[in-house]
Amino acid sequence: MANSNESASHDAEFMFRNGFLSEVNNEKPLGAPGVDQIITRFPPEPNGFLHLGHSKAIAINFGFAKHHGGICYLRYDDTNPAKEEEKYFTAISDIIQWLGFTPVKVTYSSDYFNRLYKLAEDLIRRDGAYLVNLFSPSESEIALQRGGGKGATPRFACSHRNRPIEESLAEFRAMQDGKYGPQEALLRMKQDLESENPQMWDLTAYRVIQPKRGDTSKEETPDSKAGIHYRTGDKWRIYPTYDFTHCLVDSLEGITHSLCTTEFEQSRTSYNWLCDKLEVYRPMQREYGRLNLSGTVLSKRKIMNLIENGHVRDWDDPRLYTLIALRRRGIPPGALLSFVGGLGVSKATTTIGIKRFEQSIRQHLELTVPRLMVVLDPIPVIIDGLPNDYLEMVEIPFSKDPKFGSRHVPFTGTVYIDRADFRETASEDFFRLTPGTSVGLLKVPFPITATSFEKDSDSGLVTLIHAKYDKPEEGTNYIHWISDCPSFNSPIKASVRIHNPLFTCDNPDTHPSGFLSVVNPRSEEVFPGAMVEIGLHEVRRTAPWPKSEGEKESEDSQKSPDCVRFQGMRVAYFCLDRDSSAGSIVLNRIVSLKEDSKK
Ligand SMILES: Nc1ncnc2c1ncn2[C@@H]1O[C@H](COP(=O)(O)OP(=O)(O)OP(=O)(O)O)[C@@H](O)[C@H]1O
Ligand SMILES: NC(=O)CC[C@H](N)C(=O)O
Repeated sequence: MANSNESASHDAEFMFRNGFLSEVNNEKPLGAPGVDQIITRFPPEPNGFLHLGHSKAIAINFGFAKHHGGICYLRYDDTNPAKEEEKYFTAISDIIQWLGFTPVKVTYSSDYFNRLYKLAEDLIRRDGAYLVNLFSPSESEIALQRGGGKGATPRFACSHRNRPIEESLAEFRAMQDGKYGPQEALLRMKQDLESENPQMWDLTAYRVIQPKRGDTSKEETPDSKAGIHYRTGDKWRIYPTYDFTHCLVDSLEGITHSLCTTEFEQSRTSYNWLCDKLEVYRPMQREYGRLNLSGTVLSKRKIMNLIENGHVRDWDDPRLYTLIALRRRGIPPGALLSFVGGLGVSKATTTIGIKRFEQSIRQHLELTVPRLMVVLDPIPVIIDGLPNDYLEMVEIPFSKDPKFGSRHVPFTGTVYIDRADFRETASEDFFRLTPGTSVGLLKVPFPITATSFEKDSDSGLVTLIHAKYDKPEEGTNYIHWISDCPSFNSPIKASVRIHNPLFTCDNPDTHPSGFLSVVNPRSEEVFPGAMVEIGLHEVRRTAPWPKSEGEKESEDSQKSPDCVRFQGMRVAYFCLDRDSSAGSIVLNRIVSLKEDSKK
């Protein structure tokens, strides 16, 4: 894995030319009959926000098609109105755009409800499905027919399996007409009970979601709301299942390669069975390994729990690994894609720790973002001996790379330095400012030497340092600083949010005491009185750094704050948070400068 990472991390196309995806292409390098290009789809269910794992599915589906000169659709797999909401449709589309992909077409499984209904009738006519009235065989009996818990008992056929085709047809129509309520009738596929594959044990094709016609007791219940589809309203009382819908919509759309994760491997048999039974075009389904992340939780239910318990603010809280959270945290879309690309694609599940993820982001940021001075916990230093109106403009490059350019910042007789850069007494292991020792201020011609300091008697904290402007010395260490210079509106005041891991262990998902018991109480530290140098204005004006594909799209409209990202020299990587307003800046720490060995 290590070797392939080396090559892959610098080459976004690596994963399409090698391994699993190149084999998939070798198997079927052409389009559907009469179609000369590859067509893929990314098919999320609009029932939640996408997470880091989904970026792999997005990169694979959009990237594979693009690599081979084909096209990719975004398809909302919206067959369960009870769980789907408009906000998810919008968020999914925005985040795909942010990642730099533009679907050639946006489609919905619900676009095909009419055709799916006709195909279901056709399937019944072909003796490939039968209607089950659940008054007699209850749902638990269906489970028994399928062999009980994990096939513990012998499987047996439902008593309705061989009912006359015309009867099933009439009952299926009655099902849509409202004769049955939820759990009162099902359309089941007539597959192969002898097969070893549970996905062939007469899967459900259609179920009732709306209350039965005339059932006034259910009219205002959550159940009745569940039957109202975001796009088709109350037109459908019955809804097709994933197993019935996915392969047929793939077929109707002429999808050539239906790429999904390995938990659908067994479903491939029913996918093929249904297309063949109906004699429709059969796309090729192939399965790759999921991308899982350790050290955090991705499940919707668990994230909801974290929000409800106040551990995080919302779905886009930068401590989470939803894609909207990673975006808000300032992770560049290009960094995310190169992380995913670097992992390669195979059938094996990839489980990555958050440290490795952060290391990959750090490497990307190091080469791509400008550097500014940020002081988290400022102490003023009065440089005695400089005139009150002393002002010198100091030129500081934005990066080691000269193409980033430079900016000028004011240097005056009062500067702010970070509390961590001063100690009251000198010691051998401390190379910054102490009384009697000198330290350089980045790019300022002469070092300063502390002469005295003042403390707050209650808190014991140093409140002011006096220093003298000294002669240059060999080998001086340099610290960052920000001048007090009201005529340049320096410093810029900021509130800085430092995000630490949300959990204190690597396995919150499986922790014996539950994931809520290992929430890190210090997952967010806030520095409300932080300061940023005025170079921030230029970084804001010229963002995004780097100019990445997805972010370019949104430039005409309002620039998204998260693309204003920079390295706070000697501190961490930061981006602007959307809680910032004209007069108040809020920054998020994207990642630290180095891996924190304490974690
Ligand atoms: N962790 C993951 N790694 C790679 N691909 C994933 C991952 N999770 C989901 N996908 C893929 O993304 C596509 C759309 O997913 P959808 O939103 O329907 O997934 P899901 O399985 O319900 O996700 P989850 O339950 O994790 O929120 C599917 O093809 C699915 O296989
Ligand atoms: N075949 C697939 O890609 C599965 C997509 C489907 N929306 C799901 O349940 O995850």
